[in-house]
Amino acid sequence: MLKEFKTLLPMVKKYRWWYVAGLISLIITDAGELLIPQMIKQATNIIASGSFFPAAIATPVLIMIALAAIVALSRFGWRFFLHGASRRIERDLRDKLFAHLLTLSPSFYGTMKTGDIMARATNDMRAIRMATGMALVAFMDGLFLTLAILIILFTTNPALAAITIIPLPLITIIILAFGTVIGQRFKAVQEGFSRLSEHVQETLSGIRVLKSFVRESWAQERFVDTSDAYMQKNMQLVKLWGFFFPLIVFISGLTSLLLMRFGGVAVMLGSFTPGDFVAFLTYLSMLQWPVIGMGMTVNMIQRGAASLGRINMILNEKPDIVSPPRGRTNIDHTGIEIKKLSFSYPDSEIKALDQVDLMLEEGKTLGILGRTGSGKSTLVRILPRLLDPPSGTVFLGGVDIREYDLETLRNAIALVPQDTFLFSASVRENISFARPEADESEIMDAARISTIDREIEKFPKGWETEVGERGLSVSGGQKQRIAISRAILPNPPILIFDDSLSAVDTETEEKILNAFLEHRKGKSNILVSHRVSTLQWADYIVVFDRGRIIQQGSHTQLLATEGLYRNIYLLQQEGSL
Ligand SMILES: Nc1ncnc2c1ncn2[C@@H]1O[C@H](COP(=O)(O)OP(=O)(O)OP(=O)(O)O)[C@@H](O)[C@H]1O
Repeated sequence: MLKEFKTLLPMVKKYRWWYVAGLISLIITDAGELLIPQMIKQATNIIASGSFFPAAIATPVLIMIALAAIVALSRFGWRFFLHGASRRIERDLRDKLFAHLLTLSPSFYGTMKTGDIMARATNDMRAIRMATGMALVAFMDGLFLTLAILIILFTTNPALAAITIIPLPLITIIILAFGTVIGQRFKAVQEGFSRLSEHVQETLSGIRVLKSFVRESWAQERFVDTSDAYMQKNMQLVKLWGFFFPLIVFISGLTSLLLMRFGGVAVMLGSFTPGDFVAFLTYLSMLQWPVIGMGMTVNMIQRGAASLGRINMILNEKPDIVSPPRGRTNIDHTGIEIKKLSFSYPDSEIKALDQVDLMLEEGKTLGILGRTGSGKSTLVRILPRLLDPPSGTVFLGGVDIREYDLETLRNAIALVPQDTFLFSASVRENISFARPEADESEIMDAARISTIDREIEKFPKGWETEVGERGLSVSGGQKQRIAISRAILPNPPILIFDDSLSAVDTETEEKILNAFLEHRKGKSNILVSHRVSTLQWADYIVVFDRGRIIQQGSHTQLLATEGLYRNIYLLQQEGSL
């Protein structure tokens, strides 16, 4: 369990002085609290002596007030420093997690749900904060106060101390027995919360589909089930903790009972002063908190370990696509060559690509046509290594793409994916995303090429209009054209459109492609499409079927040959009549 905390060691080290200051303040608080019963003892003895007058107890009372003031100050101190340290550790861990998430390959996001990641980044972080802050307070309090009180009790009256603390070992046994189960139940609670987050995230992402199929009641039922399961898991924890906590209070209360019986007799016999009795009772009741605190420490450490385990699972995840050590940072030319490339997705027996051979000379435009599921997207995702090809199959500038520094490779290849995504930012920021330093005219040019400039000017706040999740709902075609502008702006050596004009009418498509190819003169492009109208502009076209290239040639050559390209062309011609 404790090995999970290894992740936090560097952070704890970083904030060690916060901990030192916090622990010193905590010890001052505890010491002040320990002295107060001594003053109560003096006051009680004065009162019990029978010669009571207010001035006689002025000294212990004034000292008590001073001690209370010191305790209040030092209590502020430990709260400030220890909570400060745990909040900082939480922030650092969250930053580390986020930075790590950015390094992970797309395949990781294919297996782990966004809602689950969100839950780990928020809810689990809270449990870790408790383990690095309050747990330490409870533990130190427990250790210091218990030891100090035991020493005071034994020096005051060893026999009575030995009798009254009899129930305490029982508490240790209970804490140890419950600790692990609490950890397990807490892990189940956190997992339940992950399910809940996944559910909300997925429902909100698919809200339009849900509404169009009028399936709100289905979503609600599923949510109620998940929410109920989460509540049940919480209740299992509540029941256990609810039983554990009062049991400890009850057992530690037995110490006072034993004092009443044996201490009471000692007072009657005169071997124990009333002041000693009251102080003893106060110390015994003070002992309750550290003992409970120890129990809480176990609980918080168990919860923290369970949550850290869930965070460590992500932190231990290695990106499966990484830059080679000392990867090449210069690309001699941007010709692409693919040799006998076969590719299957993990856990899939289907060959998404099967023995593909292909050439794209620098400065040319390649068109790719194929039925759905024929491997087009797989091929274009392989080029910037969003998927990893086997070595010796894909070359850029005569060098295996796996030998390039990943940043160099990805800077050279811009991909406009099928499912376009806009960030919650202004249109201007979205377009200049890859080159935030781009000037006004470059942004305008990029938007003009994809024919979106005039439409942007008509948006409520023009170029400053916010789009993306929280912003203006733009049409599918507008979204695609903003995404195209974003890829055009840095003018990379190779630009790939993966069916990026599918939501645009053929007339607009023609305008965009004319301006685009004019702008891209001397650079390489790949146009993936289901539409022959898009591909006719390419210098060379390949036709995919079930992962293989079944036809290739220029638009005119392919039209003159019997085959899929011509068939699709004829069908699309008919469709447009
Ligand atoms: N992440 C994935 N995991 C497993 N199999 C996948 C994954 N993505 C695609 N495939 C499979 O790989 C094959 C090729 O898919 P790909 O997306 O490359 O086709 P495509 O030609 O781009 O299709 P479309 O025109 O519909 O976009 C298909 O059989 C598909 O089911």
